[in-house]
Formats: sequence, C-alpha cells, structure tokens
Amino acid sequence: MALLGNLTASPTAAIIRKMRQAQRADGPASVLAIGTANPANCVRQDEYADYYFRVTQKQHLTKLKSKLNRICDRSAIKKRYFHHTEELLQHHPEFIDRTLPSLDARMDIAATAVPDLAAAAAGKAIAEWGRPAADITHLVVSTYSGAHMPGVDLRLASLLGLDPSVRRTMLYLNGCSSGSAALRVAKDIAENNRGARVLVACAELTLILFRAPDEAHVDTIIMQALFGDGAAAVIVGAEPDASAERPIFEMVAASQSVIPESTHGAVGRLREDGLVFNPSFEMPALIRENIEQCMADAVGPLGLSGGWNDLFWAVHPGGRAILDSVEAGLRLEPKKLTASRHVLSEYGNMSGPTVIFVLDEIRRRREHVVGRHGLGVLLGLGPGVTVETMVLRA
Ligand SMILES: CC(=O)CC(=O)SCCNC(=O)CCNC(=O)[C@H](O)C(C)(C)COP(=O)(O)OP(=O)(O)OC[C@H]1O[C@@H](n2cnc3c(N)ncnc32)[C@H](O)[C@@H]1OP(=O)(O)O
Repeated sequence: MALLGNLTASPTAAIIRKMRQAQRADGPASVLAIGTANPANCVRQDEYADYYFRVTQKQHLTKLKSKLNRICDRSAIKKRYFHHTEELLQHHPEFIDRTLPSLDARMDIAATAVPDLAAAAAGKAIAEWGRPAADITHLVVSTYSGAHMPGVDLRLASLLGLDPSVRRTMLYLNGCSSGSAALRVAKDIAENNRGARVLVACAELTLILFRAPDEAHVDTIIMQALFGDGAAAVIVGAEPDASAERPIFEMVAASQSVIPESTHGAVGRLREDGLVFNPSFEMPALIRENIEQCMADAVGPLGLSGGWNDLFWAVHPGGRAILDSVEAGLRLEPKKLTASRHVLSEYGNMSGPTVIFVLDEIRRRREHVVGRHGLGVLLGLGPGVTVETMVLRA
C-alpha cells in the first residue's frame, strides 16, 4: 500500500497519467458511416411455406405446413434473403436430414460466404465514410455463422485491404444482440484510443440453422419463418475530422442488462446438425413485463426515464410479437417503431446485423423520426435474455 502511495505521488505516475490522457479521445464516439448487404436469393414470405416444404421434401406434413402458412401470414414479414438456394440444398441432403451430421459442411460454406457478405456491407460503409480502408485501425466482427481460426475477421481484413496492423476482435455466438454488443465494443475502443477508426461488421447466414420441419420440434418452423441472411457494417470514431467525416449519430452511453430469471428465454446450442436455437413462448411476455425497468436502469442516469415517446427508437425486430411487446411495455406511439417494422418486413430477423439496418433506416427517415432533442435508443435483444442499450444523439 505504502509502495503504491509512493508510486502514485512519483513523477512516473504523473507521466503515466499524462500518457493515458493523451491516449484517450476527447468526447464521445460517433457513427461515421453505415453499409448493409444481403445475398441475392430472395424468397417472398407468402410463398415461403410452399418453398420450404418442397425443398425439404416434407409436403406430406400438411398440418405443419398450414401452421407455417398461418405464422408467415401473421409475421409482418414480406420477404427475406438467403445465401442458400434450392440448388445448394439439393447438393447437401445432410442440411435437411436431422440424423446426418452437417456441421462440417455448414462451416465450410460459412468460411468464405460470411466474410464475402460482410465485405459487401463494409465496402459500402467505407465508400460512404470517404477515407481509405487502410485508415481503419480496429476491426470488430460478430457472427454466429462460423467458428474458424483464424476467423472471419482476418479474411475480411484481407478482402478489404486493411492494414496488417489493424487490431481485430471477434465476437462469436452472441445471438441477436451481437450487433449492439459490437457497437458498444467499438465505442469503448474509439473513446480510449485517440484517432482510432473502428470498423464493425456483423454477418449472418441462416444456413447454420436451416433444417427440415419436424412434428416433434415445432419451434423449428418458428425459426424458419422469421430468420433471414444479411450483413451490416459501421465505421465508428471519436473527434471526427470536420473536413472529411460526417457524423450520423453520437454514441452517448452504452449499457447491458439481463432480464431476471429469463435464461430459458432464448437458448442456442451448436450441435452436429448445426445451430439449434429455441426461442421460448414466453419471450414476448418477458420483454413486455421487464423492458420499462431495463430502460429506466439504462437511461435513468441521463435523466431520460419515462418520456419514452420523446426519443427515437432503433429496436431489434426479433419478431412481430417482440416489437409489439416493446411497444406495449413502453407505451410507445405506433409510429415510434416504424423503422424496426420496416426492416422486419423487408428482411426478416437477420439476428445481429438487423439493428444496424434499423439505424440505417432511421437516418434515412431522419426528419420524420428524430424528435426535438435528437435523442434516441438503440435496443438489442439477445440470449440471456440480454438487453443491450445505447443512447444515441442524431
Ligand atoms: C431475444 C433474442 O435472442 C433475439 C431474437 O430475436 S430470438 C427470436 C425472437 N423472436 C421470437 O421469439 C418470435 C416471437 N413471436 C412472434 O413474433 C409471433 O409469435 C410469430 C410471428 C412467430 C407468430 O405470430 P402469431 O401467429 O400472431 O402468434 P401466435 O398465435 O402466438 O403463434 C402462432 C403459432 O406458433 C406457435 N408459437 C409461437 N411462438 C412459439 C415458440 N417460441 N415456440 C414454438 N411455437 C411457437 C404458437 O403456439 C401458435 O401455434 P398454434 O397455431 O398451433 O396455436
């Protein structure tokens, strides 16, 4: 203790303190550019049940097919995009037959398809940012569609021509809150490393969880009805260069919490037959009953509690019932979730990247969405049930 006391008072401590101050940026990080991408194969939701039961050769399960038709009809989704095509599935019977191991084949496809899709989104973000890719200092990548070493991050860095010194961080299997988690990590990096420019890239392919319908596992059709493929990228940095960079959202504060006693709410396991994800029936109710307390805890210290309709909202559209629950739990006017509902309708639930698509949609609708104070909340929901909150200023 005495030694520490001496060190604190020593000239060395003063030098270290000064060095640390110089390392940190002044002011919060901002979103400087956004890019998104989807694979080419588009399937309309009103045709999905026909398509899915045909490609899985389960046309005889007529009751289950009618149920999927009903769910699709009430899903508030119009269309979704997939990397996998009918042709690809024909070449891989193991993706359809649950008794066959298929993890190796799924991983082999993901090894190149995930970084390719991430690169398509990142390329758009870098073009909008306007600076050379080599100016990116840090890379944060999230996915549930792969488990490789080296990972998606290294292949993505090479595809984009990033500098070999770029500092990479991989987030695997963070589920639907991974986009928000990656943005939180990027904010911390940007604010603690003066001059840092962080590229966040999130990419997901539902091929990892594609499987045939089964009467013994009814929740399979819930996943098949809601999830789609997509990638989103964001450039994050503090102290924007006014001559070259145009900040879109200031990242004011970020936090994470877990809904009490909700570990059964959204459970995933990577198995020999791919990722098995089970969203519980109770998830919409868990969110409806707990979301206001989670928001009060997250934004209370900023004096923003209660006036939920004064903020703009970028909420992860996990499903129609999830958005209905957030709307009811916070007593939001219906227009507050227009951007989230639009993204759900156009793309389905793409897991981590989805909330970044919503952010992109909000900046497009800016005049209609952003209120007087310009303040809003990015809300990620994931397994845990985890609630990731980021307060933004447009
Ligand atoms: C938290 C995270 O990790 C992040 C995520 O994003 S994970 C995914 C989160 N999303 C969800 O959990 C989906 C939430 N649910 C929904 O959006 C809606 O229920 C839906 C669009 C799937 C269907 O809408 P709906 O038809 O109006 O709902 P509802 O009447 O309740 O359900 C339709 C049928 O699906 C079944 N069903 C609903 N949720 C189910 C579930 N989690 N598991 C199994 N079956 C389910 C119902 O039992 C019902 O079956 P019957 O027709 O035989 O009665």
